[in-house]
Amino acid sequence: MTPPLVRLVDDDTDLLEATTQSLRIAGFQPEAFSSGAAALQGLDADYPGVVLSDIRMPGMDGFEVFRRIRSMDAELPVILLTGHGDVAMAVAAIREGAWDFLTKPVGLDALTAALRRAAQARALVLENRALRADRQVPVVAGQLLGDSVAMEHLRETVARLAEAGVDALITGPSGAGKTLLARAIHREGPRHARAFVHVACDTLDAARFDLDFFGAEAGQPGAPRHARLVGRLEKAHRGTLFLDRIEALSLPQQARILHVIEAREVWAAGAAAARGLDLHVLAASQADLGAMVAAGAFLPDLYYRLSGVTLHVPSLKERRGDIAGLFRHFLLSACARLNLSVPQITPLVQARLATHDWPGNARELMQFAESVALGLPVLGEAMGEDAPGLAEMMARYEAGIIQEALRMSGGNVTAAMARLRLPRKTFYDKVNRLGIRPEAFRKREG
Ligand SMILES: Nc1ncnc2c1ncn2[C@@H]1O[C@H](COP(=O)(O)OP(=O)(O)OP(=O)(O)O)[C@@H](O)[C@H]1O
Repeated sequence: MTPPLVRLVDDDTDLLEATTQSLRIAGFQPEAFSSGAAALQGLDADYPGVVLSDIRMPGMDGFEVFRRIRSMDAELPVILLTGHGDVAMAVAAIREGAWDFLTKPVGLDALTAALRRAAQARALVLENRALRADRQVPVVAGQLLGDSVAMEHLRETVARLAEAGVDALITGPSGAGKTLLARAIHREGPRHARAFVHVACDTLDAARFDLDFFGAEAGQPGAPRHARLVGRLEKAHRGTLFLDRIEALSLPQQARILHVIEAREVWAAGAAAARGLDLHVLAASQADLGAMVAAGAFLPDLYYRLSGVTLHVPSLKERRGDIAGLFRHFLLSACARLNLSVPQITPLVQARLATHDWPGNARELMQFAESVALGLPVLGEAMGEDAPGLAEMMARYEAGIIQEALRMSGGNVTAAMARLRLPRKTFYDKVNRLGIRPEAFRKREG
């Protein structure tokens, strides 16, 4: 990915130089300007970056820089740097639409975190505009999106696991992204050019299990008369075998699979010699396999063989912070695929996003995004049978908005209060009542 552009504006040239260097090291492309007028030159509504400006400067101050940028492109993020005396001015700027403000001296972690969030938002705005202008722009496919701590951790693990080629078990509820995770592990590892064989264990035909997995020589029962029937294991040779919904295998089937995994050898039915198999085995389960082992429904040896490395994909309800971003991604993908222009997000859609628990997880969210793309009515959905009462809906909606503000400000309470235009006491009353912990939004930097 190209490093995000940051236009830096500060009349203190020493500070400007120091910040430029630090940002370059932190993976940004800084462009330094010692005055507002100079920074505005060449800046247009297509600028693929963000602006970081000091407030107090001779001539044009940061506030004015922000205003001029806003009149050119209200969606270009401007972050203001303030001294202690200028906080009131910065708060006023946020009310007028500035992206964020940071009080000097700013730690590098806080600065890069704020810039990264703003750059991501900017990229999304430009992607969205490009989609509207030219519906052919491809939307990133197959990527594990979401900036919750859980997703960040999973992305890091994918890279390590892909490299190591260790077998793993992926757990999590339906539609949470287990298959996507397995594909990502395959794609990022050395086997990416080989097959990824997806076996939906809940749809296997018990009677044809052996043929299906182990294949058959020509002329044998079940095999075509003149050709060998290639089993799935052989197809997965040197690639990845993904056993999806492994909890659906019967005990005898589990025993067969265990044997293959342990021996990494396959016996084509009737073949004289065993052939060595090179397989990376990944399995996914919605059920608690440990509990199934305890109940005698799952072979302990297979469980221990697979669960040495276990990755858990939490439900969307447990990572609500991912909902808005995933929804935007699904909406853009649906619009590109269906050749539709991107619709405005109505308050009703926002209410649904903020209040629904998404038991079908990412899959359900994707279907919802598709209906929004198609302009289907949302009201029925928002008021569906599972909808809570009005008071609860309002509380969840309120919580969703406060959480979004905290997420945008990286847990900076003052900035979140300014964005929401709430006095401190009201903000804290609400946060306490709704059980929100602002510190949970202060992300670790990596
Ligand atoms: N983090 C994510 N980023 C982008 N797309 C996602 C993400 N998580 C899930 N999806 C998409 O949501 C859909 C459902 O995900 P997936 O099929 O991986 O779920 P699953 O956990 O394997 O479900 P099941 O257990 O029902 O098979 C897929 O189209 C997938 O691409």
